Amino acid sequence: MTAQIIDGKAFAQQLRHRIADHVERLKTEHGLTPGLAVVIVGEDPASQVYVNSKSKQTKEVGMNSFKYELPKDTGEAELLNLIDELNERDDVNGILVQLPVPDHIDADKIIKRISPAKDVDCFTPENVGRLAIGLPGPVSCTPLGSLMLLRDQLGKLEGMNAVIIGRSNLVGKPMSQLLLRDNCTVTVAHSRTKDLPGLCRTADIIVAAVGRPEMIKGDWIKPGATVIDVGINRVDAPEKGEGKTKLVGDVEYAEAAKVAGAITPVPGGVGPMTIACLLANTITTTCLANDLTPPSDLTA
Ligand SMILES: Nc1nc(=O)c2c([nH]1)NC[C@@H]1CN(c3ccc(C(=O)N[C@@H](CCC(=O)O)C(=O)O)cc3)C=[N+]21
Repeated sequence: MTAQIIDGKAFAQQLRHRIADHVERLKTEHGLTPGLAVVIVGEDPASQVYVNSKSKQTKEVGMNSFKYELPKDTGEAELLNLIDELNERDDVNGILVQLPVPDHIDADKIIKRISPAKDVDCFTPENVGRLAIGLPGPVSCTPLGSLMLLRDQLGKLEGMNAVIIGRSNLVGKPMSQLLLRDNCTVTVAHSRTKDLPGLCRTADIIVAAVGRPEMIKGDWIKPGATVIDVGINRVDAPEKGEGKTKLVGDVEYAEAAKVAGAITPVPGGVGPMTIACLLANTITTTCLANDLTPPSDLTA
């Protein structure tokens, strides 16, 4: 048996088409053009690549994109002022400050300053709480994208055993909330978990979000299970030539693909969904700010 490969790149493209339709409707029926502001501090090349692709996709779906590239020595107060300004602007419906920020800036303080109504990452305490109790609002992008792929693959998730590996605020915790809401039996594993391989073998759904290259081994996977690999790790690839690198996930892909029912590849799996869901959240916040019901196909 060999696993079905879950094509996150293709799914994300379809999702962006639906988002473009919603943007068009907001424009023609309500005179609204959603706008997303992306702020990056410093010149980390990987961050720049992500931010550029976010801006490009924002424009492609017909939204306004506002990009702020600030020098790495930008002061915390200056960044807070920019956020205040963006919070006030009617043409900005979403604000994303690319993480990580330089060490002299307190990321928690920055996140807290973003208006929850424009917090398209779902990082603010208000929105984390709303997600936990099931109120409408933006939903953490990577977990939302992962959930969409799981529902598309499996239909109803009810009653399934889901093991999430990793308990971060960005992925593991919000993912557990979403899978609980879909009536899975959820276990969140972490670095102190006993017998992780044995626990994984009980899982119908595995979500790997630890940030360690190929840590989850093929023989930890129950035959037929669905595997969502959130990890994006850049590693050396001497087989491609001296000094070359490649991206791998948190799952030992080649071995896992022999036993799993379905698996997301890296790249081309969850990553593209994360960006598409950022755009989905911008539609959601635009609707909520204008007393419109957010489209049900763009949220959890
Ligand atoms: N405020 C904030 N929100 C974020 O959502 C956020 C952030 N900061 N900081 C950095 C991380 C990382 N992240 C990724 C999104 C898409 C891909 C993605 O599309 N990856 C491609 C591969 C891209 C490549 O080749 O490098 C893929 O998996 O196919 C990767 C990583 C969002 N992040």
